[in-house]
Formats: sequence, C-alpha cells, structure tokens
Amino acid sequence: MLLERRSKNNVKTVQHNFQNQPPLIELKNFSFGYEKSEWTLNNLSFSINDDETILLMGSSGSGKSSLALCLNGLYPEAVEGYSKGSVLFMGHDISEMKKGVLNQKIGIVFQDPESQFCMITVEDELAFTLENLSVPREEIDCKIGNILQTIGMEKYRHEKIHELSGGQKQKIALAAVLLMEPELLILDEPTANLDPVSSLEFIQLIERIQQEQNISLLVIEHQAEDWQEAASRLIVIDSKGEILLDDKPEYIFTNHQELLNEEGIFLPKEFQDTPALAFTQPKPRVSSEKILSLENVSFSRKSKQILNDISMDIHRREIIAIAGENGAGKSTLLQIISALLPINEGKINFLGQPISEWGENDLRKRMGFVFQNPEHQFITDTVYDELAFGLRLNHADDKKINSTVSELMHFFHLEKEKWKNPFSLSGGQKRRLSVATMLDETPDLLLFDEPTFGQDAKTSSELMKKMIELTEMGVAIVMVTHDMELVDRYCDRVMVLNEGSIAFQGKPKSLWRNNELLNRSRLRKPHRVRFRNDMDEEAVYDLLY
Ligand SMILES: Nc1ncnc2c1ncn2[C@@H]1O[C@H](COP(=O)(O)OP(=O)(O)OP(=O)(O)O)[C@@H](O)[C@H]1O
Ligand SMILES: Nc1ncnc2c1ncn2[C@@H]1O[C@H](COP(=O)(O)OP(=O)(O)OP(=O)(O)O)[C@@H](O)[C@H]1O
Repeated sequence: MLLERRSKNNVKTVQHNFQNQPPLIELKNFSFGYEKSEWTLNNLSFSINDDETILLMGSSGSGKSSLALCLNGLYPEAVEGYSKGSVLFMGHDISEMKKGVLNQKIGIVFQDPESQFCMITVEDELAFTLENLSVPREEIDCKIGNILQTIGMEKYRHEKIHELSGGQKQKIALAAVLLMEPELLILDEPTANLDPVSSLEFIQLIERIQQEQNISLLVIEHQAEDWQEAASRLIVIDSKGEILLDDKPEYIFTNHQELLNEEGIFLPKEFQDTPALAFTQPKPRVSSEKILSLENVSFSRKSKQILNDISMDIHRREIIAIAGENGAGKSTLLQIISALLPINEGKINFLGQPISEWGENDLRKRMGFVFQNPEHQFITDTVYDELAFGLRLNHADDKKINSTVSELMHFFHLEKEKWKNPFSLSGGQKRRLSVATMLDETPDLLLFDEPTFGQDAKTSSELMKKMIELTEMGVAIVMVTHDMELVDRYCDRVMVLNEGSIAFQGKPKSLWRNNELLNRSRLRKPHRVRFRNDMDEEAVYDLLY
C-alpha cells in the first residue's frame, strides 16, 4: 500500500502519475451515526486535495467533530457508531487500512486539548509521540526543542501539562500532532482558547507550517473572520448533517447569506450589514449595590506568584469582562472569587460577609460558576439528571423539577439530547449544558469562563440575551473572555489582567483607546472600531459611543 506523498525532508515525492493521483481524501455517499439509522452525517460526497485549506462550518451539533473522527480513523477504532458509504485515503478504503496508520497520516487537534494528553509533563508528552513513531532516541531531544520553538513554548518544556493555562495546552496539543508530520491536519476550533493576538499568530503559524510542510488543512470554526484569507474552500454542513455549500469562502459569504443565517452560522463582520452601527451600547442598568468586593488579594502556587494585589468591586446587574493574554491569571481569578481556591493575602466579601464564613451549600446557591472546561462540571449520566441535580439537592418536587428542566432544555436546544450522557455531547452542547445547570435557580452572581465558547451565531446571541435578562433580574455577571466583540457589545466594564495584576478597569470604549495596553496585553480592538480605518479615531468613537 502506497501511503507516503512526502519524503523525509518534506518535499513531496512523485510516486504516481500526477494526473491519475487520487485525492488525499474522498468521501463517497458517506453517512455516519451514533445510533442505528439516525444519521448525524448524511450522504456526504466530497474530496480533499493536496495542499488545500478547507474551512468547515455548521451550527453547533451539526456533526463537524464527528466528521473529523471518521476521517482520522478514530471511528471505528475508538468511537462506536454506524456508517454506510465509504471514505478513501489516497484511493484506499480507510476501513481496510491497518489500525493506527491513519491516525498518524491525519492528525487532529481536538476542541478540548486535554482529551489528547497521556503524560504529565510537556517534554514527556512530546517524547511519547516521537517514541510511538520509532524516532531514534538521539533525535528526540532536538525534535522536541525545535517544535517548542516553532510554537513559542520553549520555556514550558519541563512544566506539568495540567498546570498550563487553556491556551498553552492548545499549543502543546498542536505541537504533538505536528511531530507526526501528518498529510492532513484537522484543527477543531483551534483558536477558541487563545488570546486575540495569539489567535492571529496561531493562524499565521499554521499557514507557515502548511507552506513549509505541504500539509492539507481542514479547519473547523464558528468564526471564519481570521481564517478566510488562508482558506481556499468553505464547506458548510447543515443541521441535518448534509452538505449545504461547498465553494470559495468569499463567494459563499457574498451570495448565500440568507442560508447561513438560517443555519445560525456567523457571517464574517465585513459581510454583515453596516457592522459599525449594528448595535447600541447596553442601557445603564448597573446598581450601586456591591455584591462582591476584593481587597488587595494575592495568590501564589508554590513559589509562583499568580495574582498580585487585586482590588475590585462587582455591582448588582453588572456585566464585567476579564480579559488578558493567555496565562495572565483570568481563570485563577474567577476561582478565587468563587472561593474554589484559597487566597494568600487580602479580603473577599460576598453579600456583606467574608467569603470564608459562607457555608458551601449556601454559597453555591447564591453564586454560579461555569468552568472553562464544561466536563469538569458534569457529575451525572444524563442531560436530564445534570439539570435536575441542583433542584433535587434543594428538595424541589417532581413537578417543579420537570417543568424547570424542560424549560432549560428547550431554551438551550438540548431537548433531543435529554437522555444522552453529558460527556457525549458536542462541544457547543456541553457548554450550553454547563451554563444551563447554573440557572435552575437565580443566583446573585454568575461567573463564566468563556461563556460563548463553541457556540454558533444563533446560540451565542441567545446565550447573551439570557445574560441580559438575568442582569435585569438583579444578577451580576463576571465573564472571562477572549472575544472582544462580546466585550464591546455586552459588557458594562472590562478588567484587563496583565501578569497577574490589574492593568485596566473601566468601560470598554476607554480600553479601545489605549493602544499601548492593548498591545501589551495581546488584545485587539473589536471589528466595528477597527473597521472604520477611513476615519479619524476620535471621530469613530464619537460615532459609535
Ligand atoms: N459519542 C456520542 N454519542 C452519542 N451522540 C454523540 C456522540 N458524540 C456526538 N454526538 C452527537 O452528535 C451530534 C454531532 O456532534 P458533533 O460534536 O459532531 O457536532 P459539532 O458540529 O462538532 O458541534 P459543535 O459546534 O457544538 O462542536 C450532536 O447532536 C451530539 O450530541
Ligand atoms: N494547577 C496549577 N498549578 C500551577 N500553576 C498553574 C495551575 N493552573 C494554572 N497555573 C499557572 O497560572 C498562570 C495563570 O493561569 P490561568 O489559567 O489563570 O490563566 P488564564 O489567564 O486563564 O489563561 P488562558 O487565557 O490561557 O485560559 C499560568 O501561568 C499557569 O501556567
């Protein structure tokens, strides 16, 4: 079986008569489902050719990640399901290929990078990959050094993976896959955990690697903005798991806006109507009542100082964003606010009482927390039980449980998933479930780590509408986010963390004016501010705010 198109120095070898060479991947009427006759992917026929960069879009739950699993052989090797039709890799039916071969030729960086690590430290993880590829021992050290340099993570070589921030883990997952020198690299929402500048740099890095190594790319993304120039093709899957569109991105975004809107897919901002004026700032609704305050709070892990001298107040009805570069301490701060981590110095008061004096049950009723990784939150075996858990704990009767759970499932589009195991949901569904579990009662404070992670345009805007409704009921919301559009559109205040210290607290519009801080904190202005580059900057602010 001839499965190699690249020689060791990554120059493609001519092994076939070029004209007769089969596509890298070819799907012929391929369907796949987790249950018999319930097709998640429906009758797909398309090819992926050498050196192509394809963007794959579709609403949350439409089957994008499932397709990735089918392409790289994790189905049927490790994922249970049913299929018909065929998938060919360089002309060979993948169901007839030797186990393990395809996983190397087609590398995936998963939506949740934690799911692909086997070892404790960064170095061991990368060495493990190379050992599996039978790379000679004497080359391993150098290869690890080179790949860490390529992704800008040299100084984390000896760190424990579970101690890295979300964005740092994402980069290590990419490094491990690149070491396999795949023919096709599948990236499943690769930039969702990266700060805005790292996200742009990541895309440039991928483009560079692709050119140097002649890799084909399949990028699964909800937000196409930054990828569309790199992509030669856009494939859109609809909610029935069928191919809706397959063409050049610009053509699709120009000519099929209605179809994309119907499917709830994000249009890049430049294709949206009058993006600069499309929305107004939130109405003033913040009350002067302080819900929570931090006074000179510091936190360290072993000898490493993570947060320094943080002081901030959170008011009723307020939406505050915490932004900053990867590793700045944002998730740690949320965990400190929620008393999941103890502080070393300073004071935290919640509803007029030191947080340390709150009983665990009372605190969890008054304060909801949505983790960066939703899986860290799941404790039952079904979506229904997950949503009923808090209500049962509070001795709600069956009628109340049923009606609240039904309402939440309806709002968060999880009705069809009612009896599924939370761990088997799509990335976006998991996130929606993790948010829904916090809303069985109305808390005073909600803490969100990346609330709209993995959502399509429709579910994202519904989720934010829900947030506004909650603030109108008196809830304060603090959210960690890399999404500056979200900060601009919905947040009353933004706090920027830089190396564990507060570098800025104020209104979003004041942050966009602070170019030096934006650069230092690896943040970007939102599109509607960037977009008016025909106007003087002050005139833009006058127009928009
Ligand atoms: N192991 C599984 N068992 C049963 N159903 C599953 C399993 N994995 C995924 N599904 C279901 O298959 C459908 C497609 O999921 P998939 O993860 O492929 O969607 P997606 O398009 O990647 O979504 P998102 O954009 O939210 O990540 C969803 O309805 C999901 O609940
Ligand atoms: N369990 C841990 N043990 C030791 N260090 C940790 C641990 N968790 C996080 N850190 C370190 O603390 C710092 C802050 O991490 P944190 O996750 O709070 O950053 P973040 O701003 O949320 O990053 P990201 O945007 O990438 O999610 C990082 O340098 C990280 O390596």
